[in-house]
Amino acid sequence: MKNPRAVSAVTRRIADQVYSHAKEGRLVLTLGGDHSIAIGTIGGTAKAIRERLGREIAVIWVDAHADINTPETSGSGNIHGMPVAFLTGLATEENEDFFGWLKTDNLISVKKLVYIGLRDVDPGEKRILRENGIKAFSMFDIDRHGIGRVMEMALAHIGSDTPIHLSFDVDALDPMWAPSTGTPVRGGLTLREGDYICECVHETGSLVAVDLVEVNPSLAPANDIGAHETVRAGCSLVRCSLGESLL
Ligand SMILES: NC(=[NH2+])NCCC[C@H](N)C(=O)O
Ligand SMILES: [Mn+2]
Repeated sequence: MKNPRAVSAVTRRIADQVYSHAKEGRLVLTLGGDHSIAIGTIGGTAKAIRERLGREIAVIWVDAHADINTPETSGSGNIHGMPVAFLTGLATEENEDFFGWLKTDNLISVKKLVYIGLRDVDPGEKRILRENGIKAFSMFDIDRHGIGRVMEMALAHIGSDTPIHLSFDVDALDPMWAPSTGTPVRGGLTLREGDYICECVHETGSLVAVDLVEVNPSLAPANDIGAHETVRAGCSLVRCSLGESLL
């Protein structure tokens, strides 16, 4: 793992902050930053919603990548490729300085996790998804059924009246819409498909937290409009998740 001490310490503080807001019943919006921050945001809401409502949260993870490598399966050692493994308990560490601060209260169930937009999944991750029966809608499924039907199926899997944490990686969008991100992958969602996902999740009335991550304006050539476009796309996604509608 690269920089485990720093990432563990930062995500622990994020978890405390998100927990304290979600515990009061506030919807928590977190802007990132790489996707490792979801260890903190989801860890925080999972615990707060258990205490406040006695419920387990569902997570809708919109991303080109599954981010479910364990430290053992990861080829890069980047923790932003591992947050879901830590959050589901598939990766565990005893040491408090290496994510050992995550307790059962912070964890989520693989049954209440749904992926949308996948198209770059490592071999070890494919095995993890299969072995744990994790629901995943790749770009193939979106091409086949359309985003409308995919959202129906994703929300049906979660079940109605379940508190939802939406974790949206801007790299789920095609680089045409969001080029300024660390690990862009071609063949992604259109901006409208991304907005639609957020609109549908808002419409459930069950949203408790939103992450919008991997927006990195520094990753664009000077004088390029890519950084501006990426920020603009991110703002659109956030507004839709907060209830802005076209009419
Ligand atoms: N949040 C992200 N950008 N994740 C990309 C992960 C890429 C690759 N699967 C890895 O584990 O290194
Ligand atoms: Mn990600």
